[in-house]
Amino acid sequence: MSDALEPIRQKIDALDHDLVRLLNERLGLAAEIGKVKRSSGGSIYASEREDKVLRKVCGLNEGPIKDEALKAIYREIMSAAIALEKATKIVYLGPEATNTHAAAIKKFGASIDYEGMGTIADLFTAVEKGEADYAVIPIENSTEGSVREALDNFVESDLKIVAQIYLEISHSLISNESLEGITKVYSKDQALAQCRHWLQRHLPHAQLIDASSTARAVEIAANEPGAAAVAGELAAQHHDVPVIAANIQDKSDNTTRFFVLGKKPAGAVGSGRDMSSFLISLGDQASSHSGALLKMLMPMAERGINLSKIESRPSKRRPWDYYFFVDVSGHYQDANMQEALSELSAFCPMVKWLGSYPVVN
Ligand SMILES: C=C(O[C@@H]1C=C(C(=O)O)C=C[C@H]1O)C(=O)O
Repeated sequence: MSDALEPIRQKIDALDHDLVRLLNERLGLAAEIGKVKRSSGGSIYASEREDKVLRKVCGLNEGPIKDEALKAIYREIMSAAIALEKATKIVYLGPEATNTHAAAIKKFGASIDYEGMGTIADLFTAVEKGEADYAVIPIENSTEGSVREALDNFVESDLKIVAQIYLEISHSLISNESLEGITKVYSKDQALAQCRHWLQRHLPHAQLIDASSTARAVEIAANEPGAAAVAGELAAQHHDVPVIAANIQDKSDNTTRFFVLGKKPAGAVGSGRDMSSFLISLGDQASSHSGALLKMLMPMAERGINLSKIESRPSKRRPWDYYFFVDVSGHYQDANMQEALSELSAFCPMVKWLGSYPVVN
């Protein structure tokens, strides 16, 4: 058998030789790009460029490699490129092995430095102060809705959303006990809510206890007799606690959307592949003028800018005064977007651009 394998393996060896040389040639060019960016103050991570690179290589692909595999390989190539351009630090909502950590790794790969932090406010502060280059924050979940703390932090901050990440969330029941021995289940409130029916059916008498994160819940479950945690498999592996039941979430299409925040805005991809987020306040008009909310949406709608999300949050300045968070199609620099924004600014006391970023990862 080895006789038959040998000549084929020799060809593979020769290709690996070329691949390593080509990869290093590519990384050398990234290092040159890094120099230019560092001297001009440009952003090291460029989500719009990565989007174009991934689409280009998938376009070139004639198989047999699947696009998903090619993208995973390129994720790591670009991760190494970023690290070579500048030692890059990403902060995420910690502790280690949370879903936000998993989302950060999915986007930035293995060559980057990561650090978990306790609150979403801490993440904003770390990037604002230059202690980290980018932050990854959870923004909304397909079953539980928006993460309010994330929205509220945008009011005071000048950070820009530079990319978004979608991660399918699958929860496991994690414990050193068997199912019969579990009397308490720890997790983050949103995760407990996402598994409500499963927990009612299989652990009707267990006490459900809120923890600061899913990973923290696993840490507690690792040490407390009778305790279990609801968390992702990354956390189970990280703390070396067995998975008792996998995929216990009530809906199988449970997805969380995350934002990547940085100091400098992302450029445009073009070809209808950009999205933008804004924070808009109507001031007193919201309660005193009929149709004020409709008026707020018209400048964009009239120009074919598609609204994909609108969310209101109390301004905390006066009762019944709101901020509106909107997600729309297109980039901030697009001509029709600029027109819509100047029309909006004429009657809205606040129209704040939160960032523009590629549609999907
Ligand atoms: C090399 C660059 O920097 C980073 C690495 C990229 C790559 O390896 O292709 C693409 C975008 C940036 O995140 C670049 O901006 O072109």
